[in-house]
Amino acid sequence: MTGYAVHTEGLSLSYGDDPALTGVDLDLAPGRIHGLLGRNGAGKTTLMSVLAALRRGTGTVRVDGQDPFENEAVMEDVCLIRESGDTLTDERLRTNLDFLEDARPFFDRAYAESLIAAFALDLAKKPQHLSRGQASAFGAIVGLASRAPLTMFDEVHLGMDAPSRQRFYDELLRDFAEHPRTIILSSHLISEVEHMLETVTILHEGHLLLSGEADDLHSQGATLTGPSEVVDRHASDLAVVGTRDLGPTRQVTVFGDLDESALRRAEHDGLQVGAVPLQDLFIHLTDTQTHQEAS
Ligand SMILES: Nc1ncnc2c1ncn2[C@@H]1O[C@H](COP(=O)(O)OP(=O)(O)OP(=O)(O)O)[C@@H](O)[C@H]1O
Repeated sequence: MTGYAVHTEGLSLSYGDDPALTGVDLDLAPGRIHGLLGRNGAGKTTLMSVLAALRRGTGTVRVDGQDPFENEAVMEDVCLIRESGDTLTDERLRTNLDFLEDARPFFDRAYAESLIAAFALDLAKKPQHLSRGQASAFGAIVGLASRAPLTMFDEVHLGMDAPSRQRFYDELLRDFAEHPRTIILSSHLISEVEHMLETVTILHEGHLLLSGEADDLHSQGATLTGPSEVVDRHASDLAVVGTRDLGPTRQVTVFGDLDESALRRAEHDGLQVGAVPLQDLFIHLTDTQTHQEAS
């Protein structure tokens, strides 16, 4: 099992008169970990709800080549875990696992129970009686152990403390390596998740801003660090999107179609050329877009 491909074409969805998604054309390859990023209200949850057939938009939606809406065969293989955990809140965890064993073809109960022990949860408790972080952890466990060919985690880590989040990320990578499937991960904690993401999709105000390989996105930005006057000389022809000074040392963040030879010349003159964190690129891209719309 390598997971399901996702394809949308002209996908739009409005809540009343308010558009949440507008003409989204998206292709996500099977068997990879995709990051879905966007500011508050960008449309991430709405998009994942459509892929999970919880909502229906207009346009084309294909999961594994099929329309997921009212399609039971696809729906049992698509798992969306939201912050709420998406579990039976008034049934004990043990009963939740019974239900999942019936409902999810690839569910691994032994794995779920080992994770429940690792997260120190009590099988006899009901999700509604768990703390916020424990309920999130149980949602994450359900998402992992379901091993659904399309698994979506929508801010599932909210509420989990830092060690629990780290455990979730480690477990996701470990289990994904053994059981490849399509994962869509939506998170505002970009610096925590960026090492896991193979592709990045950014939604902005319901529109697709970009979607592509994480490495390609990274190569669009760089930092130059060194003595102020040398940095300024090299940055003068580049699009500078941020500047930090520490005494005589300056660091600028440049972004755009970077000229490789210009970066090599900067290195030759003793400047350090570094990678830009995905979070900085994300802030720059969504800021630029907002300013372009305003002007
Ligand atoms: N049930 C709803 N009824 C009306 N409007 C909604 C509903 N759910 C979402 N919206 C609106 O649709 C837009 C997209 O919301 P959505 O929840 O998909 O964004 P998001 O990217 O997941 O945001 P966040 O990062 O804040 O969770 C927002 O403007 C939101 O106000």
